[in-house]
Amino acid sequence: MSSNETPRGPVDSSRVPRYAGPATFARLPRLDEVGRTDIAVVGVPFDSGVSYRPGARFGGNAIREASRLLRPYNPAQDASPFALAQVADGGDIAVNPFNIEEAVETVEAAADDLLGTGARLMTLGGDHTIALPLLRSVAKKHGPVALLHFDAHLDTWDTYFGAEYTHGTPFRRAVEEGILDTSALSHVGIRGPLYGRQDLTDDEKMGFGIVTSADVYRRGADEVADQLRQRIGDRPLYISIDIDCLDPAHAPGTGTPEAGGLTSRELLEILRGLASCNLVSADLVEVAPAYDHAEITSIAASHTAYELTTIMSRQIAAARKENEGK
Ligand SMILES: N=C(N)NCCCC(=O)O
Ligand SMILES: [Zn+2]
Ligand SMILES: [Zn+2]
Repeated sequence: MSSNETPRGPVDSSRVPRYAGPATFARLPRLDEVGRTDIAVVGVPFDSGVSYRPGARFGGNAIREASRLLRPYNPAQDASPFALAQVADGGDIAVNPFNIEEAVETVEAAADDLLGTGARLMTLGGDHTIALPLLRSVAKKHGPVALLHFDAHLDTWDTYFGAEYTHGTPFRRAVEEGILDTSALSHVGIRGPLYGRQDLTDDEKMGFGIVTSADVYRRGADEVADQLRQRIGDRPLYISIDIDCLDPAHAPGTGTPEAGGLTSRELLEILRGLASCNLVSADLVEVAPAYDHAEITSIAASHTAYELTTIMSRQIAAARKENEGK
């Protein structure tokens, strides 16, 4: 979008009832309807990397359905994200469900194409395996990025059944590949049983800091966000959100649920506290609608993606304004 073009926003829900028509994220136009976009919301229907319950391949479409109720103004960030920048639904990346290596390559190539147009990505999973190719692509563009990872799980394990590319291993691979800025790596929401104490030692050696779910409860969202912001500074930031960072009461529809998690309010508030960070792209993974009830999980996910796209669109608008002033 050039500076004098008005973004094409969502379908007007006062004219077309929100439950009518095919679902795109937040009822936004499809990418092929707008030509190019500042932020592409893209689905990755892939869940062949899971260690327990399958079903996250259906996550993206469940989030799109639940996002019909999102409205154009975000009071928590005092912004109308879809007016500040063009946001469009880029549809799904078609990946091979029978070949994880090939799927990982396909996601990386599709992300390269989208990032190459100048767009930022808001990816809807899919299982957590897809974070690796997305990070590879982002690092090609920005160099090693800061990573903020919301999850019950570390996802820095080595292999499962000898497989290197799984939903429990993306961030170890990313550190090995040198695509993360190891001075700014954080997990938030960690809890639950591990295989052994060594999991934590390995994770720390890779450079990760941990904010447990109990830390968030004790210290509060604002203090946690302040600490994270300081660690991230002005580095290019990638946020990866596994919906199982939330308590199963807030997100039952997921494949490896763990008790004692964040509330959706805590997650949204931490994200809002990071609005000044340089968020270059994000993913939201592990929504498995077959285990959901009354769209609890996909509604939480749709609001989470809304906060993330709001952060990105505010930054795009601010950068555009600064350029115009030059
Ligand atoms: N990324 C998610 N959701 N889970 C990883 C859990 C891996 C395990 O079963 O040990
Ligand atoms: Zn997880
Ligand atoms: Zn995960």
